[in-house]
Amino acid sequence: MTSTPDGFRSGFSCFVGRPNAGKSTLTNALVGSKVAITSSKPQTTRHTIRGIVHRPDAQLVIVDTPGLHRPRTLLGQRLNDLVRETWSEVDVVGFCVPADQTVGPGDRFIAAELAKVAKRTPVVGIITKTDLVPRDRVAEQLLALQDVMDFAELVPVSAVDGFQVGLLSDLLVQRLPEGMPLYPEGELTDEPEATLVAELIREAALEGVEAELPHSIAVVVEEMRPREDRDDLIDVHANIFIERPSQKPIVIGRGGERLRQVGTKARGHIERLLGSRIYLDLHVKVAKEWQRDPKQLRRLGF
Ligand SMILES: Nc1nc2c(ncn2[C@@H]2O[C@H](COP(=O)(O)OP(=O)(O)OP(=O)(O)O)[C@@H](O)[C@H]2O)c(=O)[nH]1
Repeated sequence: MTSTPDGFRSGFSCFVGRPNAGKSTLTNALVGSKVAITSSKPQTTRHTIRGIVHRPDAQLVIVDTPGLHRPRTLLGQRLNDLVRETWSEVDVVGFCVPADQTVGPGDRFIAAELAKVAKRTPVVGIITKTDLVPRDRVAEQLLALQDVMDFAELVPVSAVDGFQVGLLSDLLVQRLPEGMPLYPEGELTDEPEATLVAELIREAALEGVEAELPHSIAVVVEEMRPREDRDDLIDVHANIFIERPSQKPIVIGRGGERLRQVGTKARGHIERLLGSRIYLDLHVKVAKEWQRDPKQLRRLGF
C-alpha cells in the first residue's frame, strides 16, 4: 500500500444551482475528463454521477445532482429528494450562479432550501461562465450573490477558459476533513459503465429536439458485452423510452434519419469512454406515462 502524506484530505462535494447553471461542465473541468453529461437543455443529469479529482494533497469526490425544481410528477419528487439527500451528505456545497443571468427568485429558493438542510455544511458561492460577460458584470454579480445567503467563500470561474478552476478546487479541498483517499487512483467516476453509456445515448437523443421532450426520454442499456471471438468490439443494445406514440417520429425522424444520427453521435462518445469499438443497437419504445408510474420508474433506474 502506498502511504498517504500528512494532512491529506478527502471527502465529498456537490454543485447546486438552477438548471443550466453550468454544474456538469464545471465538474468536467475540475475532473479533467468527460464524466458528467452536459447539454444546452435543462435537467439532463438524472443520475448522481461522481467525478473524482485526484490531487497530490487531496481527493475530492464530486456528486453531480440534478437541478432542483418544483415537483409536478413523481419523477420530479424523486429528483428533489435525491438533491436534498445529497446536500446532507457532502462536506461542502458549491452554489453555482451564471454570470450572464440576474440573481433571482430561483436562486433564493435554492438558498432557502439549502439553509434548511445544510445548516452546518459550508456553501461556496460560484459565479460560473465569467467568459460570457465583461469584468464589471462579474463584480456586480458577486455583490448580488452576497445578499442571497452566508457563503463560506465566493469565487468567479469559467469552465470554458479555465479561469480560477484551480482556485475553486483549492477552496473546496480546504473544506474537506483529513483522511485517506476514498477511491483508487485513476478512477474518475464510480457510476457503472452501463449508466454512463445510457446517459451518453440520452444526451445524443436530446440534441436539437423540442423543449417539451427532454423529460419524456429515458434510456436503458439492456446488454453490453464483447462480441464473441473478437476482443476489439463491444455490442451495446439499448432502448430509448418515450412516453407517447406521438413522440416516436420526433426521435426516429424521416425514414429513421434522426435515430441514425443519434446512434452515430452516441457511438463516438461511447467508444471514447470504453476505449473500444462498439456496435450500437438502438430501439425506440413507448413506456406509457413512465414518469408517473413507480414500477416503470424503478425499471428505468430511478
Ligand atoms: N461560455 C460558457 N458556457 C458554459 C460554461 N459552463 C457551462 N456552459 C454552458 O452552459 C450550458 C449548461 O451547462 P451544464 O453544465 O449542462 O449545466 P448544468 O447546471 O449541469 O445543467 P442541468 O444538468 O440542467 O442542471 C451548456 O451549454 C454549457 O456548454 C462556461 O464556463 N462558459
